[in-house]
Amino acid sequence: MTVTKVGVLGARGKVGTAICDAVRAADDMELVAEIDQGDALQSLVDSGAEVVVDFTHPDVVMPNLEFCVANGIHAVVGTTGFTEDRLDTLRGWLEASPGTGVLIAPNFAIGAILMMRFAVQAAKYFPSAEIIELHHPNKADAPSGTAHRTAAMMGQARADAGLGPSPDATSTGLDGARGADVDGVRVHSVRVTGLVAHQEVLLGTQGETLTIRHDSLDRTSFAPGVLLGVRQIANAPGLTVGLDSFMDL
Ligand SMILES: NC(=O)C1=CN([C@@H]2O[C@H](COP(=O)(O)OP(=O)(O)OC[C@H]3O[C@@H](n4cnc5c(N)ncnc54)[C@H](OP(=O)(O)O)[C@@H]3O)[C@@H](O)[C@H]2O)C=CC1
Ligand SMILES: O=C(O)C1=N[C@H](C(=O)O)C[C@H](O)C1
Repeated sequence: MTVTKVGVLGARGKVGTAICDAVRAADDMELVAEIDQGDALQSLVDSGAEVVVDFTHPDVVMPNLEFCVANGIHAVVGTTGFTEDRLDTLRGWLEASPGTGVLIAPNFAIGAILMMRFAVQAAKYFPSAEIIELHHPNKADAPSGTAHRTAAMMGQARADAGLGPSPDATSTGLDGARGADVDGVRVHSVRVTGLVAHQEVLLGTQGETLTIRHDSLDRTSFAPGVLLGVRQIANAPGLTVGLDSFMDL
C-alpha cells in the first residue's frame, strides 16, 4: 500500500485538530507535519510532505498556498475567503508548477455537498429562493463560503432558466435586514454560541415551499471529505474547486 505523507496547516485549530486525528487513523497516510501560527512552513519541505491540508484563516491561506505550490506540494484547502481574484492568482502559480494540484472546497461534509447539489437542482422550479447560514461566533467570514457558493450556483441555475429576481415588495427597511445579495439570491448570516455549521435553503412557489437543511454537529463531519481530497489530489494537477469533482454524483 502506498502511504501518503501529509502535513496539516492550522493543526491546533478546531478543524485542524480533527483532521490530524483522522490522518493519524488512516492506514494509507502518515502525518509528518503539524503546523500552526508561528511555525515555519519550511518544515513541510523538511518532513517530505506530499500533500498539505490547510484549515487556517482567510488572511494567511494565500501565502501558505504560494509556498506549497512553489515547492510542488499538493494542497487540500478548507479555509474560506476565496474570491475570483484569488482563484486567478492561484491558477497563475499552478501554471508555473505543472503537476501540482490544489483542491479548494468550501465544505468537505458529504451532506453539505449534497445539500448544495439538491438546491441547484431545485432552483429553476421556484421563483423565491433565500439562504440562511448559521455558525459559531468565532467565524471570520460572512456569508460562509458554503452559502456564497450555493447562492452563486443557484443564481446561475435561475438565470439559465430565465427566472427574474425573487418576488420582494420591500420598499423601506433597516440596512442588512434583507441579507446580502449574492447573484440575486439573498443570504442571511447568523452567529450564535453553541452552533457549529448549519445551512437552510428556502425555496417557494405558489402554495408550497421546499426547505433543504444541512447540519454539521461536530467538526469530525469534515474529515472523510478531506481524506478523499488527500487521496485524489495528486491525480488532479491544476486547480479544482469543490469536492463534488471527486465524487460520483
Ligand atoms: N471547507 C470546510 O469544510 C470548512 C472550512 N472551514 C474554514 O477553515 C478555516 C479554519 O476554521 P477553524 O478550524 O474553525 O478555525 P480555528 O481558528 O479554530 O483554527 C485555525 C488555526 O490556524 C492557525 N493559524 C493562523 N494563522 C496560521 C498560519 N499562518 N499558519 C498556520 N496556522 C495558522 C490558528 O492559530 P491562532 O488561533 O493562534 O490564530 C488556529 O489554530 C476557516 O476559514 C473556516 O471557515 C471550517 C470548517 C469546515
Ligand atoms: O467556519 C466554519 O466553521 C465553516 N466554514 C466553512 C464555510 O464558510 O462554509 C464550512 C462550514 O460551514 C464551517
